[in-house]
Amino acid sequence: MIRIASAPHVARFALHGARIGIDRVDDAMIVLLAARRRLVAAVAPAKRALHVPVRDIVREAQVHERARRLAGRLNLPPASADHLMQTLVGDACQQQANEGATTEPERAPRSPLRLLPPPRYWRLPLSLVPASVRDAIAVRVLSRAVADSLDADDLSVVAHRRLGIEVTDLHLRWVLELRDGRLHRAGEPAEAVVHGTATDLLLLSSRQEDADTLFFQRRLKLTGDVELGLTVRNLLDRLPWDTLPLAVRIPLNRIARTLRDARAAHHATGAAS
Ligand SMILES: O=C(O)C(=O)C[C@]1(C(=O)O)C=C[C@@H](O)C=C1
Repeated sequence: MIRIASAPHVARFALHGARIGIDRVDDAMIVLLAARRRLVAAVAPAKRALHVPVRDIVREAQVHERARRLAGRLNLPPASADHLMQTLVGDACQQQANEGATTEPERAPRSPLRLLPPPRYWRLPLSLVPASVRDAIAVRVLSRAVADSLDADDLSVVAHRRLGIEVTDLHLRWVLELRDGRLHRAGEPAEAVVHGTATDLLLLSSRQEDADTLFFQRRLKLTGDVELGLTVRNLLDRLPWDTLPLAVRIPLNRIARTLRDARAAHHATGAAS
């Protein structure tokens, strides 16, 4: 009788005690998160100086692997360790994106690049170029980049699928289809569309930003068939930049970098591009 009567009492006591302990552990985790964020704050400027993208997939794989190994030694479910690390790495990426946004304008006001018109001002001159010429050039350049960089096996997954590219600030949109290992202009509608500004698409093509980061920061968006979109995203990430000829790589790199710096300068002067 006594035991039954006292059980809820004991359970309440145990629950209360455990919750005090959980609160302490949670406090410690927040303190550790603050420490992790301070280290991430040191990583961001180093990466900017080295011109390497925010996201480093290889490093992330190592971070997950270490966490999984430690979880295994402590008899924790590997999925729980994975979830925790995903949250922490996601937070670190967001932090670096925010820091980039707040520190860039501080450096930018003195840049003469603010005088360079943002891409949206090129809309008018571009609209004067006949659409057939614009399209032929775009398809040729993209086809060359894709064919030079990816092999037939890689490309077979998107063969005969209609993929759209929309350059949002230039109001340009192409729908492309891969046939016989080459891109061709396809009739609308696209099954999946990648949307981004001229600057972000060029940063992606010149590998100064990786697809993952751009999608994560919502600077690139995918609409339409999700599965096809994810396949395209994976292909974009695997585009081996070093197989492109130097004659393409160097100017592409310079243009993308100039546009990125000009955008930072425009943001600093309040004229976003
Ligand atoms: O090590 C880095 O480069 C970081 O930016 C930190 C971190 C992480 O949170 O561990 C975040 C993003 C990168 O993709 C890789 C790792």
